[in-house]
Amino acid sequence: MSLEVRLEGLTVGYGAAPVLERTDLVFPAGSFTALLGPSGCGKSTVLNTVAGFVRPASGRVTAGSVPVEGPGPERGVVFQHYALFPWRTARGNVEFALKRLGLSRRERRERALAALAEVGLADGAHKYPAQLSGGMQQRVALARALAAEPEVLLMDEPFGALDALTRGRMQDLLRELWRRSGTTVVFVTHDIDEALALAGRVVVLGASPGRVLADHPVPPGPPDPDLRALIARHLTTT
Ligand SMILES: Nc1ncnc2c1ncn2[C@@H]1O[C@H](COP(=O)(O)OP(=O)(O)OP(=O)(O)O)[C@@H](O)[C@H]1O
Repeated sequence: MSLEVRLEGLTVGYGAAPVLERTDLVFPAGSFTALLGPSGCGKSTVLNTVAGFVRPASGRVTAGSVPVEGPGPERGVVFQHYALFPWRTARGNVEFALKRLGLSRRERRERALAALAEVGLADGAHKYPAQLSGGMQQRVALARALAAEPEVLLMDEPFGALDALTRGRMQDLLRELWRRSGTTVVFVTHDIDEALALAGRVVVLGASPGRVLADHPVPPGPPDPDLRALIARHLTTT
């Protein structure tokens, strides 16, 4: 299940100058989009506004034509820092995130175990975060987001803190999970190669104020060096 996400005339700021100004963007239901851009251009702001953590100054965000007015379980979020409770096991962390869904204790447990199995952590369900590697902790964070069966998955540099090998494995896992679930994914990254490996579309944002500079479909198959060079050029001219 998936929802279309639509940003219309979105202006967002934290102080005097807007970070995003009159930005329009549509993430079609079931699409996988990477957001690239220089540091500070507003990538996280786009994500946090869709998540409902940040209120726009003007314009609107809809998820499946329903206006976003705050966080909701149909929009899952995964950050770079996993933010797991150290005193709860992997299963406990996932179960806790399901509390607001009004499920029974048994349903929460079953869903948490199923989500942990989906990310390859069935054996680690009883472990505490301190007993898990960075990659495993990020799997728990992914399971926590997936267990609520979100229709939109918002990911803010989720693999940025992982070593190259673990990162590659997590990218493969995410692609596979996306293929199976068909969730709408918006993925913020600094890394062109990660964007091209994962997404079906790359949107480049420019800074001051943030706006869409380029919007490229990514053809399936091995990464296209010409497209890579073109996107790299957009990034250096921002
Ligand atoms: N909570 C906040 N309060 C004040 N200013 C903020 C807040 N969050 C972000 N900003 C500012 O808004 C601008 C955009 O930040 P944002 O985090 O969206 O950019 P980004 O493209 O995700 O950056 P990075 O790639 O470095 O993570 C920056 O100038 C940042 O300092």
